[in-house]
Amino acid sequence: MIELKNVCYAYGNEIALRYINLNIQKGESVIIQGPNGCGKSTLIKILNGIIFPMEGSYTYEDHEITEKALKDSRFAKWFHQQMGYVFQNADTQLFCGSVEEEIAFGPIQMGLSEEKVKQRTEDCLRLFGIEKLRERPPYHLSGGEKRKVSLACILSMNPEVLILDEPLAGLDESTQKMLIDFLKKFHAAGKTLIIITHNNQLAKELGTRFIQMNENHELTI
Ligand SMILES: Nc1ncnc2c1ncn2[C@@H]1O[C@H](COP(=O)(O)OP(=O)(O)OP(=O)(O)O)[C@@H](O)[C@H]1O
Repeated sequence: MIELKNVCYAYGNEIALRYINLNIQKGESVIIQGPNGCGKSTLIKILNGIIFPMEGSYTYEDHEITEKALKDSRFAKWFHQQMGYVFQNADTQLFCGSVEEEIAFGPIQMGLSEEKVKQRTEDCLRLFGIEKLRERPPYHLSGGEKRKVSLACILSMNPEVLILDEPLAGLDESTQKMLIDFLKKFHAAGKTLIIITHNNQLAKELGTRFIQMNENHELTI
């Protein structure tokens, strides 16, 4: 499903990824771990088509993901619906006037009927217990509330692959438990999970495969 071949990336002179080779099959739950600055977030930005390999290639479902390929708006729309990415910093993801609009935005962009949009929005509000926040502007919410809203926004699009960067950060205990239960169900439904985490307990509970990166910006497993 996902294939990286000899992928390299650098920010100016700062090397972030060195010759990464990685295959991920549909339905895997992949945990990515490694020291600060080793390149985990960069790898995830490549998987999500935010940045592109400087050397090597990235293929998703037999389509090479390049800047040029994503200029085709139909292809880009399909790709971004397949791949749900929850940012570590929720502020970069929230831009609508109310929580309800924010969650409905993805399903509307997908061209779903008004009824389906409403249903998905309600399901996601309920899933995260944030019904009472529905009319609030997202930028006035607390950090944990913002995180719940940004997760709800991605899940409302029902992606095939869910990419999460430290998913439990900033969430209270009951929300963490709810999210772990949800992710287990998501995985049991045959979907693919890719998770960056330093949380070994979470890694153990959810991972079916463990990928380690080192300080030299390489994959070691
Ligand atoms: N925008 C940028 N400009 C310059 N260098 C960057 C930029 N973003 C990341 N880097 C550098 O690229 C390397 C990889 O960064 P990346 O954020 O991918 O690491 P990470 O493994 O996700 O780290 P962390 O665990 O601390 O979140 C680091 O050396 C970092 O300093």
